[in-house]
Amino acid sequence: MNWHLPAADDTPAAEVEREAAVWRPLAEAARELVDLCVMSDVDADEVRAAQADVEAAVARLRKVRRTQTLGQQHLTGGRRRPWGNPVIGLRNPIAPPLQVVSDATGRAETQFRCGAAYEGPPGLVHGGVVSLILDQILGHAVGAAGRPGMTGTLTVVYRQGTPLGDLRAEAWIDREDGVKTWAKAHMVGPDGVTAEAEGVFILPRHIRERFS
Ligand SMILES: CC(C)(COP(=O)(O)OP(=O)(O)OC[C@H]1O[C@@H](n2cnc3c(N)ncnc32)[C@H](O)[C@@H]1OP(=O)(O)O)[C@@H](O)C(=O)NCCC(=O)NCCSC(=O)Cc1ccccc1
Repeated sequence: MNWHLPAADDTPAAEVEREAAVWRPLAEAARELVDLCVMSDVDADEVRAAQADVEAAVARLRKVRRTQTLGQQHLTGGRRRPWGNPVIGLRNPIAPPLQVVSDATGRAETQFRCGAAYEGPPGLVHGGVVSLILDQILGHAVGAAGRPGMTGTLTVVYRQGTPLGDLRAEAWIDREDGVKTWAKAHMVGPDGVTAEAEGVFILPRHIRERFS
């Protein structure tokens, strides 16, 4: 049984690209700002001057605030524009962001970089961030196979510390049983697999019932 959810967002592709071209550079600048908040070593006067600049930018953006989140507007029935997602969202400075490649067999893969803003133990990626990324790529695997769902149970085994820097993650479908889909994933650093995950994904009953 597969569920191919319709996309709720029918905005023309050219309009989507125009909006992306406006918002992507802001998020990229904000990502560098986040990195420099933890990595810059300028003197106190420079820090205070930068703070004033940031506050001026915040005052501009605050002029008009959305009434719905990006997910509420664009993801209610599909996954066309996950721009606010904290792992892949092009408008979200918290997101590294990951570019995930997936196929209908339920395989998903991504290469990405985790900088100093994601540090947990010295020089290593925070375990919660590792888990966040693995959960996300597991979601891509099940979604690509037509078995989208919410994570019901997520199990993560940390094999070795995940060093900050260039990383890779892969996910694949393991098995299906009725409404449940099990997928597995791992993260790979320069010294091999750093963490493994298994997730059980379930499309919530109220959505399943729309398809039955
Ligand atoms: C949807 C569900 C997990 C299950 O509700 P319902 O549909 O009403 O379940 P129902 O009672 O009809 O049972 C059906 C079958 O499932 C079984 N089963 C039930 N529960 C569990 C379980 N926990 N774990 C394992 N199995 C469970 C149950 O025994 C039964 O099995 P059976 O057929 O008898 O063999 C609900 O509890 C929920 O929404 N939880 C919050 C989820 C949430 O917030 N997740 C985090 C946000 S998602 C995210 O961030 C990741 C992401 C990122 C990007 C992209 C995509 C994803």
